[in-house]
Amino acid sequence: MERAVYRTAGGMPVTAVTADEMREVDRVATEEVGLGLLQMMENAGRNLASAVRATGADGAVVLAGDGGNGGGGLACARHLANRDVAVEVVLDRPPAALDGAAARQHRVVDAMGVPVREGPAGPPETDAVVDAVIGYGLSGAVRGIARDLVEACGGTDARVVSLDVPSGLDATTGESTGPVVDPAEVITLALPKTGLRGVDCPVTLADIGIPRTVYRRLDVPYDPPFDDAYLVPLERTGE
Ligand SMILES: NC(=O)C1=CN([C@@H]2O[C@H](COP(=O)(O)OP(=O)(O)OC[C@H]3O[C@@H](n4cnc5c(N)ncnc54)[C@H](O)[C@@H]3O)[C@@H](O)[C@H]2O)[C@@H](O)CC1
Ligand SMILES: [K+]
Repeated sequence: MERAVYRTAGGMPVTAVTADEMREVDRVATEEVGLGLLQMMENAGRNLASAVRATGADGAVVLAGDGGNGGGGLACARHLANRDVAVEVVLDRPPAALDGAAARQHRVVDAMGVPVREGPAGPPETDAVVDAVIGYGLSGAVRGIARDLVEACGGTDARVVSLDVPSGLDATTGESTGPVVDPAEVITLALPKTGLRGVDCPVTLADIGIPRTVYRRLDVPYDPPFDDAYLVPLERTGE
């Protein structure tokens, strides 16, 4: 199977992976190689914040869920606030209901005084919206307050930047059975997801520090595409 559907500006092919393959990459990285989830999430949040700042935004609203995607969004909120971007976080649940890494990230932004509230939100009035509601962990049509957050992205004039995949999009198939975010840019982590194939906006690859041995162990073709950068724009190859 010809797997690469992307290449870098320098012409290097970049393999696209399904949600299950990316889950395996995460599992091997953490369980076999010893990379911490919070380490990867820190890189995700930092690089996402860097992409948001590159748009010149003075203000940002981060829409976040409770999984790894939301945790990356909350880490991004911290990096933005550290650089005096006016940040607000809107969650798909009460802050006290967050769990795991997302709860850990929330504790820090809360201590910093970053405003955090539960949605639903109207269309955010700000410069940039970070869509970190759901990533490759989507199951079925987006429900509940997460659905309100996804729909709010459709009514805003702000530049919407999605983390990993647009929330509501199946990361493997690119299909959606409910509302889906239509972003201005996707910052996808480690490798592009096969479901991004039909997404009609620029896709940028962010380095989260996964070493080559992880891909080798899984037989995923991989040449490190980052060189001196942590964010690399991808071009579609047209298969
Ligand atoms: N190594 C990596 O690849 C890393 C991945 N990270 C991020 O973590 C994501 C994967 O994390 P998870 O596996 O926790 O999954 P996600 O964060 O993608 O999704 C899980 C969350 O979505 C909610 N959800 C799922 N389907 C829903 C629906 N239909 N309606 C409403 N809510 C729904 C779940 O309740 C849960 O809160 C990736 O997409 C990526 O963005 C980062 O945290 C950094 C590390
Ligand atoms: K997302």
